[in-house]
Amino acid sequence: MWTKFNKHSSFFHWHKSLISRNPSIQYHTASIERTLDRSRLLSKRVPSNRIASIDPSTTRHFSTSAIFYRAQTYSNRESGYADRRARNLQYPEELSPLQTLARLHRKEWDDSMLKEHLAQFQRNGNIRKQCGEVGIPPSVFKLAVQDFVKAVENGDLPKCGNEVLENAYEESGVVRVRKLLLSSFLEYAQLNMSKYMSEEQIQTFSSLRQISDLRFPADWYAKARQMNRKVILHVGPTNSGKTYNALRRLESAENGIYCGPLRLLAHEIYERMNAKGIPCNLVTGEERREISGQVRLVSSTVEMANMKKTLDVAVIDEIQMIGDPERGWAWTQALLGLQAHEIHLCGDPSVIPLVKELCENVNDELEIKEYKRLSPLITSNKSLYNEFRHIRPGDAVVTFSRYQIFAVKRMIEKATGLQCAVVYGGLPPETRSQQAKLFNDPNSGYDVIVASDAIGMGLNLNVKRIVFETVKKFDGKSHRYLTPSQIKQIAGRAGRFGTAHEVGEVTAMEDGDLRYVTKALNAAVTHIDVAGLQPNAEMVELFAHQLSENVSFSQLLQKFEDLAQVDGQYFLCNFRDLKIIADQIQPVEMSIADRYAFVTSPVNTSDVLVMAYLTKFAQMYGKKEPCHLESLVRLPEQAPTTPEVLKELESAHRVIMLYLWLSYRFPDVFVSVENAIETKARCESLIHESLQTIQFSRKRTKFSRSKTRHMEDIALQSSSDYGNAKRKGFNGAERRERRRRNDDQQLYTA
Ligand SMILES: Nc1ncnc2c1ncn2[C@@H]1O[C@H](COP(=O)(O)OP(=O)(O)OP(=O)(O)O)[C@@H](O)[C@H]1O
Repeated sequence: MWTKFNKHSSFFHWHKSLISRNPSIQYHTASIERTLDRSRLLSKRVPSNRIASIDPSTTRHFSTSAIFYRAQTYSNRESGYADRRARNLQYPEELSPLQTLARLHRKEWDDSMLKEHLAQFQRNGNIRKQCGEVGIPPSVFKLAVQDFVKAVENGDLPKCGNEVLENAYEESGVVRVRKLLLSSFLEYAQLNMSKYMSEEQIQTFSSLRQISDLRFPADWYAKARQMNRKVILHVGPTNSGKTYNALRRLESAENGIYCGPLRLLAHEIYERMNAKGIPCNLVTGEERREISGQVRLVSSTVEMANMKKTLDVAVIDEIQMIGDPERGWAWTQALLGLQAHEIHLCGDPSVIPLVKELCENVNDELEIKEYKRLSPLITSNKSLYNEFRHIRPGDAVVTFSRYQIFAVKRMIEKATGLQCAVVYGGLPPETRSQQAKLFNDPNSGYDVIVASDAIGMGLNLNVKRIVFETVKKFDGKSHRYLTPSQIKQIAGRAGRFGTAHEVGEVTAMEDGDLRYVTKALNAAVTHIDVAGLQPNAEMVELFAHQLSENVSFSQLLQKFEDLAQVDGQYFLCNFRDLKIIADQIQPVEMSIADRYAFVTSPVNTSDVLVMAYLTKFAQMYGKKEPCHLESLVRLPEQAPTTPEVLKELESAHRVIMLYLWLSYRFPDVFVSVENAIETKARCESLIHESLQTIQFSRKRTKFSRSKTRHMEDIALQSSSDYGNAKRKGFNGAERRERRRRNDDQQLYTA
């Protein structure tokens, strides 16, 4: 239905006709609710005097059009007309639009309403999910809800009889009715469980519930619980010296670990420590470097943190990522599980309440150290009036999507004659670091950097001024404004303490964007109140053994997700990518533990080439055939000259990284590590070279096309599941959404 809502179709007329056909109030309200939600309108209000002054016969049209224009304003700011109309439709404080609508449209309760509510309840995916969360699996839900509906209709359940529901509706509307139905249904299902399940099934169900019980993650780390740990939380804005102080403590420790969010950061700390004469090893998912002799420290990516060793000091960087929907579990694991006497957490103040709670729960002593920015950050009162000629040396221009980055680079170079380095999530971390070095070096000839939000983390840049070319980022569905915390993180990169530019400046290309940036920088902190969790391999294995049904691995993960119980401070991390990979490699025979290792491999599921190679690698693993990278990946002889071809080389780099990641888990199959390391270095050098010479053109060259086809062919043709992969993974909206996540995910790939 919502596909109709695009700029080519008239949402207003569509909605108007919908109303004129007199649809149900619930349906209408739910539609409006979704419109409101989509457009972040819930905080807007309709003036009561306006409502009062409107002829009741037109109120529906008024409300709908009000919402339409608001929705249009948000989804299409370019539309001045919509903007003007929207400005005239202000909402009062006392009544939310939904309440207003509900009251305006409230219909008399009758039997047809009861039927409609029950039918909606039965179909509602959220209700099914909520029931799954409290232990009623979807198969049982389906049966139980049918009986429940009959029982309500027959008046067998006095707690939610027609009269009770009518009263609830009169008092508080649809939401209250839904709540009442849900609580009655839960009670009904609990009491009648034996009707839908055999004794044995109930037994299995209970043990599945037990295995997927993630309510007490602190208990998973018994040794850490026996220690008297002290947690020191360093919080402050970017460039305030949090990490500097935590690392000073690590340097003086007898032994310790640094856990960072990116390979890039783990490398930086590894190099910094060794340069200072403090022996330090490196452990990331794809690489191990061991220093000979007595080694005191380890620098690692957070997922790879060693939970088994007793340590003096641990530093966990960017602790606010504990709330990351995909990777949050790794920070939770490190915080709860590290056996360190002293744990230093560095991050922004949004985590203070959550860390306090978590430490209280496990009886860890907590000290909070708050920091202030070391150098001033000034927000300019003038934009660049949309003219690239105002860009000057030391600027970092922030924009999103590779296409836009290269377009902006070209325009700046044309308008100013300055050369631009580029940084975006899709580039290998090593290349990002090289580009940063070029920009930092005053003699390199690269005076400006054009970057995505990938500059927000892990790079030391001598930026004088951050220029937002846009403050919106495509999230797969629409262009959404960056959150205040994203703006703060990016803007904070200007004026790094101890560099040539000690006073940072922030501006935007356009006035409107600059206003938004200014507001975002002054916005209050939004707290992160939940920490991510992910089951470990043993839990998944146990779960699989307990599950008598023959289900695919993605279905198994889905069941785990449905049944898992988490406590209020936690959430279960997203299984979405895990399920995509699981479907992709389902035909390959392997143990549950190995399969889980494959599905948790750090791949970007939106990258077609990487996914195809992952399938190929899984097949070779299934056959226990040695897998030689050199026979699968061939790089071009020359550096690509267009962004499109460069992108393919970036994918090739990700394939090599995946190979290396697998080589540490399955060394008997993924044997050509040396070759992979050498190919990786060559790939990086080609990418680097390509960035110096790249031409902005949308056409692909014949040569590179054939090279890429060669790589794709090897991986894809041999994959019997390719058709399936295409259907499941790389079509339409799904594909677009994954592409959207490309940049972000690369930023976080450890
Ligand atoms: N006391 C200090 N003496 C010398 N240099 C310092 C001091 N404190 C911080 N710095 C330097 O200032 C810069 C910013 O510090 P740091 O990276 O610790 O900040 P941060 O708050 O962790 O910021 P971010 O979140 O951006 O990493 C670094 O280059 C660091 O070396």
